[in-house]
Amino acid sequence: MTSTGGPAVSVLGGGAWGTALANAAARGGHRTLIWSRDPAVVDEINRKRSNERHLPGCRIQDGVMATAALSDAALGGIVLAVVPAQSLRRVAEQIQPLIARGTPLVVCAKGIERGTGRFMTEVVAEAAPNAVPAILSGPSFAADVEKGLPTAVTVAAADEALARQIAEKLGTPTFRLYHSTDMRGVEIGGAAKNVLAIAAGIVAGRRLGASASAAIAARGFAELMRFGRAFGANPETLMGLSGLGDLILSCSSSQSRNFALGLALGEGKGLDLLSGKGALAEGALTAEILVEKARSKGITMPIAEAIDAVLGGLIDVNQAIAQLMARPQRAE
Ligand SMILES: NC(=O)C1=CN([C@@H]2O[C@H](COP(=O)(O)OP(=O)(O)OC[C@H]3O[C@@H](n4cnc5c(N)ncnc54)[C@H](O)[C@@H]3O)[C@@H](O)[C@H]2O)C=CC1
Ligand SMILES: O=C(CO)COP(=O)(O)O
Repeated sequence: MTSTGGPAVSVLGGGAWGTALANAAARGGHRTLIWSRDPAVVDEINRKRSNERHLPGCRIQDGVMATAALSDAALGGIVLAVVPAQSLRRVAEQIQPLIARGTPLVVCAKGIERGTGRFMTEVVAEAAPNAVPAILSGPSFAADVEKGLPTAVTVAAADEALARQIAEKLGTPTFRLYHSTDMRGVEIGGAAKNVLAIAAGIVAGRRLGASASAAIAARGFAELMRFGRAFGANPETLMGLSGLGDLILSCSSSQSRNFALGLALGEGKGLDLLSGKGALAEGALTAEILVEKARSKGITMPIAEAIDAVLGGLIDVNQAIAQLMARPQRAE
């Protein structure tokens, strides 16, 4: 409990990642409250101690409760924002009048806001100025973290002491948090890797071979680095967990929803995959704005551009591959 009587940790969003993070926090001994807009999820977590729709098979820890009242979640000592990137502003606006000045609001979503081009911590700064923005990202499938399989991620805040405090609080023996002050680097790593994971999935779905998979990941990483540098990220951050680390994970496993989307496209499935209520593939929502931001800085991102063009229906997968292979020869 905090001095205000609120939970030690609040989680906004009762999806896969929110549920896994809430359970991890509770395993670390913290009373944790999940806020979900879906009353059925709140009820299932509180009564059945499960969240079958979002994280099948998980058992909700004793220290976790759920609520439909955002005002209760706003009392958390640390508040984690675990809704999709495009919903972050709406949720941040909702919590702004309820949250005490200075409360850390740690974004755990991976994306860039469409329309505005804002990075995740910029959205928080604009929409919830009472809160102190922070960002958590790195290689971490919700199902793995939930099973207690070990991984490491990075949490960044402008104030190093705060980043360290959050890392200490959320860390467990199987969920290791590094801390950083490079918010921009951490949020770019998470957003860009999702787009590149779609490309890696296409390569796998088209059965282009292991060599092509390695080449697309390496050239994708070069694009991520170029973009990050241009937007003020520290290259060392991008070579860490929330850049290279997450790219390796998401470009190599069909457990990644972004990779799985690419896989399906590579196997010849149509773009109607993108309509309807399928699994959340953040990269499909980030590709266009990522490319737009890159162009605004004069950066070329041929793989991300090809994914944007495929998702926009401008070219098909075969044309995208041909275009990438036909690019003028250049120095690495
Ligand atoms: N699932 C995973 O393994 C990981 C996911 N992430 C990131 O976490 C974010 C969330 O992903 P998941 O939890 O997997 O998605 P999910 O689809 O399982 O859950 C999203 C949740 O957000 C809620 N939501 C959506 N819009 C909302 C709104 N306007 N107001 C309130 N609630 C809203 C939904 O009801 C749902 O409960 C994404 O940005 C994703 O990239 C990051 C690391 C791992
Ligand atoms: O971000 C993730 C792992 O670090 C989850 O990846 P997907 O969103 O592609 O499933």
